[in-house]
Amino acid sequence: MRIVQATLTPLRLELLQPLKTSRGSYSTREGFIVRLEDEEGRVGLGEAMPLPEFGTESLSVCGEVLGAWLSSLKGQFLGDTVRAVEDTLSPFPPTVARGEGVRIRARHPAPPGPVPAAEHALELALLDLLAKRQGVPLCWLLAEEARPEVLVSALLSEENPEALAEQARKAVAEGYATLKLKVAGRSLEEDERRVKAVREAVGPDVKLRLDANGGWSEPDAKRSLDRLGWYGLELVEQPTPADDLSALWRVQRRAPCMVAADESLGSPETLRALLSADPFLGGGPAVGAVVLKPMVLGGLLPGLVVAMRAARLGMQAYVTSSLDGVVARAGAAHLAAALPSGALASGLAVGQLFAREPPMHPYQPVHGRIRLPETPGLGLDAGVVM
Ligand SMILES: O=C(O)CCC(=O)c1ccccc1C(=O)O
Ligand SMILES: [Mg+2]
Repeated sequence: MRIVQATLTPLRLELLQPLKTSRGSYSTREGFIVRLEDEEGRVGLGEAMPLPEFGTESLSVCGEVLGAWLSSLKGQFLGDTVRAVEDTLSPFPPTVARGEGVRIRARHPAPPGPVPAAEHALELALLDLLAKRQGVPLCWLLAEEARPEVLVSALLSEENPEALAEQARKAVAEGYATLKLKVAGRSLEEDERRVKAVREAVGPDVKLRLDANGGWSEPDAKRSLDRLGWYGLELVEQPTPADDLSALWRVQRRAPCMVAADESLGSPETLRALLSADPFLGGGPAVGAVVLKPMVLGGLLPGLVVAMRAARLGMQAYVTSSLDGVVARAGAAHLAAALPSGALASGLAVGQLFAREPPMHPYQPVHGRIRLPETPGLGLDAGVVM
């Protein structure tokens, strides 16, 4: 394919109300849409929505790097293969001349640190374009046996127990079978009232997952999970701080539910340790599951690699957005469809948190699921998302 146009457009998403986590709250998200056009007028879309708290680059570094990459991509040819997409993003110098990718990174000075959001945006735009050229949904490039639809969890964003219970009832009425709520950053008594209100509102059959965003100390996590486990939990995301895998391992050993590592995947060192069956962690997997945020991991292909390696160690994996726009959530849904297992719901129902979510798009969950469009690529129209 030949890239005849490559443009970068700023994207700013306002939340209807701030989403509170134990590590601060989000009220706006800022990033970029990447738009690539080939010689036949086909368009590929990608999105960067940096999340520096999870180890991505800042918005300004992301914009500079993408601007430089896109200007050197313009006018270039690359092969019509996933390999060519990987080659184009490879940070390694082209020691073996394969001639498939463009190796844009080799043409620029290395950025000051990891730039996963920029990688994500360019990879997604190239994969979207490649899938369109091949006339297949994007997930088919990731896995031949990709599933046609993915389960999605609802994110309960309210603070007080009554409002949370109401939000939970509504989500279940809409068809969600998995609910997620943020905990920690407040007293255990308050969190217990919140969790109890949700469980009493929805009954015993709905799956309830918690997300502490690393906000508990190890003793806090043990005390909190002993208490909150009483209400029946599917899993808890990142109970303890990201960089202490041995604490996470100990918490998992005695927790009443599965522990999922999330922020721990944000640093290359911790991610490597998590995926290396470290004898320090007793040889076995540190936790039951890993959370795949494509924006943090640098794209869908790295996300798939992490999922495969996790599966080999006995860890499950599920995908969540990082409060991204429609384009990145669409890519995340395609990754979810290609994972080894689709048992754990993906955290992709965040559209209703935004003030100006496009009213109609195929990635709006229906009855707690996203059915992937059968149209080529992501199946998104640039006019709808910008
Ligand atoms: O899982 C979801 O439904 C939404 C994703 C989410 O909670 C999130 C959004 C932005 C930043 C961090 C997180 C997180 O999972 O910790
Ligand atoms: Mg999380």
